[in-house]
Amino acid sequence: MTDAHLNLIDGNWLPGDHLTENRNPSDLSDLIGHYAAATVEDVDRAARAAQAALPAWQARGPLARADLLDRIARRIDAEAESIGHMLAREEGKILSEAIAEVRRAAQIFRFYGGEALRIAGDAIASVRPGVDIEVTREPLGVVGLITPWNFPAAIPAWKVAPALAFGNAVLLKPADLVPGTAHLLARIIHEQGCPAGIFNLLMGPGSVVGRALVDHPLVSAISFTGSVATGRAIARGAAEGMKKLQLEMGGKNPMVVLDDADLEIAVAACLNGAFFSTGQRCTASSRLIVQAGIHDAFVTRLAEAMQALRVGPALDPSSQIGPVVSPAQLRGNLDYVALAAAEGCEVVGGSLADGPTEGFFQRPALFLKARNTMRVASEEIFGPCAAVIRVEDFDEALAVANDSDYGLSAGICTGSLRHARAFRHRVRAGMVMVNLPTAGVDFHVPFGGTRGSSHGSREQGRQAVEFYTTVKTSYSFGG
Ligand SMILES: NC(=O)C1=CN([C@@H]2O[C@H](COP(=O)(O)OP(=O)(O)OC[C@H]3O[C@@H](n4cnc5c(N)ncnc54)[C@H](OP(=O)(O)O)[C@@H]3O)[C@@H](O)[C@H]2O)C=CC1
Ligand SMILES: O=C(O)CCC(=O)C(=O)O
Repeated sequence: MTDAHLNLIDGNWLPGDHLTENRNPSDLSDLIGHYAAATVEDVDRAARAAQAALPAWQARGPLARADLLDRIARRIDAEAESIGHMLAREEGKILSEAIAEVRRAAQIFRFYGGEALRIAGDAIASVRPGVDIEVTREPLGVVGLITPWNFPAAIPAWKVAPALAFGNAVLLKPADLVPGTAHLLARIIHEQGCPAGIFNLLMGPGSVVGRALVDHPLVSAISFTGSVATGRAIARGAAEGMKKLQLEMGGKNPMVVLDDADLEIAVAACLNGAFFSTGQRCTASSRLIVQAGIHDAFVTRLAEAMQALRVGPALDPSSQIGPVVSPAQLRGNLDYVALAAAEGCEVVGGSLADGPTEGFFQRPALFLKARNTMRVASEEIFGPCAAVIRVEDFDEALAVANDSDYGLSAGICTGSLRHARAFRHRVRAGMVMVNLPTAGVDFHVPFGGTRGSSHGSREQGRQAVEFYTTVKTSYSFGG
């Protein structure tokens, strides 16, 4: 097959055992390419190559790693339009968002290039005379990175960049729905001089390739983003192998709108947070918790703005909402729309939308008159759907916001400093937004949540060093 895109193992492009088709969810007649699925033996070959390459890589020191990450960042920036085109084509994110995501990936590599030079330790006085103590950070070794389909550039970047910055070797398994963007990033990382074996791309199904990463004895840590069910399965496997583990999973993120909110700001924040990127963000505002006094005006304005959103192909510059990523995800979304009506909600939108091409187009949906106990208000849908829950006051809003199995992002729209402050302190979430959408985070600060949303130490920002290094305590006696 002439257009086969291969796995990168020990610096060589290798074919795996079969090819999978990558198709455009905006236009099913558009075959993007064929991508090689790695085998369990490929994972083993990559893990051994990674382990063998580590000593030379670590001996090169932080400046070489910083320079490499900086070159990668510059190349990603230079190719942002074409990589963004691939991302929009395979994932369905509209082109402007896709290019912005690729630029964010470049910023992440640049940021961790700087962090490579800032790895710090501690010198601590010993309780014993004549003894010195140093606490230093060391790489983990070979790390397995398993990424989802909804951020095909940014999430691989925010795992790969700190892993390399802090001296590890990487086995990256991207989601099977979006191998194209990962393949372009892998080519850049390889061409910019990452040593053979230090960065390996292993495409293919999670049930085979992802699982083999988790099971491999040379892999010392796993960082995963995806569903709770897969996260739990990985946690069991990682515990068996005593691996360090970081899981970023779902959300059912509350956005509270109080009576004293600026209506324009609240509608804009909820429109963005709930529906942009087709709602396929773990930080999406999927529960809109609205105080009684502003409820009707807010719902009217938000429904108008939602219905005016143009749903269409990701590469059409007039589209504001791209397609759903896959038929399985679309079926799930439509089932939740039907469930919302069955649970007693008044449903606005949510039906299939016509497009100029055959794709997975769905109108965004509001589930009005929802209660927090309904399944549509408590289960992650991961589509362009938001439940609206009416509450009487701030205390009820906070209680509803906190009544969830998840705790990733939480927002409040209010003009009251007192309520904003109380919410920031009392909401149970890893990220809090005041008068901002719950989704759309900065690239240089920690990302993650509490309860069912996250497990292990934080991703992104300076805190990523916690996961990608281990601590060594050295005692020395000078006599
Ligand atoms: N928190 C988030 O950001 C995300 C949450 N989700 C949630 O998950 C739902 C389903 O999406 P889906 O893509 O199936 O998510 P998964 O959790 O199945 O996939 C995430 C990643 O894990 C891999 N994987 C799957 N099974 C295993 C396994 N047994 N061992 C190791 N790795 C594995 C996948 O590979 P492969 O692609 O080959 O299956 C993919 O790379 C969505 O509807 C949404 O609710 C989805 C994506 C992101
Ligand atoms: O909201 C964002 O910017 C990031 C969201 C995210 O990482 C996710 O949905 O997986």
